[in-house]
Amino acid sequence: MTTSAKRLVRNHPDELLCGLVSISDRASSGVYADEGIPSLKAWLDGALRTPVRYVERLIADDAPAISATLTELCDELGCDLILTTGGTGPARRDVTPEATLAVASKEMPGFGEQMRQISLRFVPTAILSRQVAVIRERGTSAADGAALIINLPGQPKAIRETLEGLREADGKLVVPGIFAAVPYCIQLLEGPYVETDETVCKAFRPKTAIRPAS
Ligand SMILES: Nc1ncnc2c1ncn2[C@@H]1O[C@H](COP(=O)(O)OP(=O)(O)OP(=O)(O)O)[C@@H](O)[C@H]1O
Ligand SMILES: Nc1nc2c(c(=O)[nH]1)N[C@H]1C(S)=C(S)[C@@H](COP(=O)(O)O)O[C@H]1N2
Repeated sequence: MTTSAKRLVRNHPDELLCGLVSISDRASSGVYADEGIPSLKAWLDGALRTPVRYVERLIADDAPAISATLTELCDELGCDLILTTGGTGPARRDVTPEATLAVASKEMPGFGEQMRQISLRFVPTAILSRQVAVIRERGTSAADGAALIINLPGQPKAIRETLEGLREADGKLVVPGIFAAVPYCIQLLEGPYVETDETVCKAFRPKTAIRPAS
């Protein structure tokens, strides 16, 4: 596979290259200000203890544009993780899951299942979110790398809810958020070693996969 001229080069071996894609007809056309990308960044900045670089895209609910954006962020820029927000519901214009599956090498159904479990504790309409997660391989060999792509719902507050999970008033975690599984998934894809602030989100790894502190 030939490397794209746009390919990002890590400033540090542990730097996470993270695509953030807000999918909203109204935010992308200026009817309201986009809150999707600021919410994603605010949560990730508070949760990550290892370096991260963001690439941001604000686009309309248009399936070819969504697939093209995901392909660009994965194949051309080399993102390890791509989070989308919006367009997962049942409305006619909601096509994010279809556009994500169209670029998938492998489906990761556990993320969508867990997000709906979490979100049902917040809103009964969580059942209406068709969010999916997939892995997209950049090429045919492991050295080409891969991206984990996860759809989140469009409500800005749903971003923290699904990534972090549900807590009791005293802060005790009742339902773990999906981000707990993201660092190990990226590690299995031979991406960077991502570490989190355990008070925000404890990343789960089997003992054998934990890197000794240097
Ligand atoms: N990017 C965004 N910025 C701010 N608020 C948003 C954004 N996306 C969604 N919302 C809010 O969450 C609600 C549900 O999100 P959903 O993705 O279903 O949007 P929608 O109703 O299809 O409209 P649109 O795609 O034009 O944002 C929206 O009606 C809006 O109030
Ligand atoms: N955590 C959480 N999940 C949620 C919601 C929410 O407010 N919080 N809204 C639900 C609603 S009302 C819809 S229609 C679906 C799809 O939303 P989307 O089209 O904005 O992606 O997500 C659902 N999931």
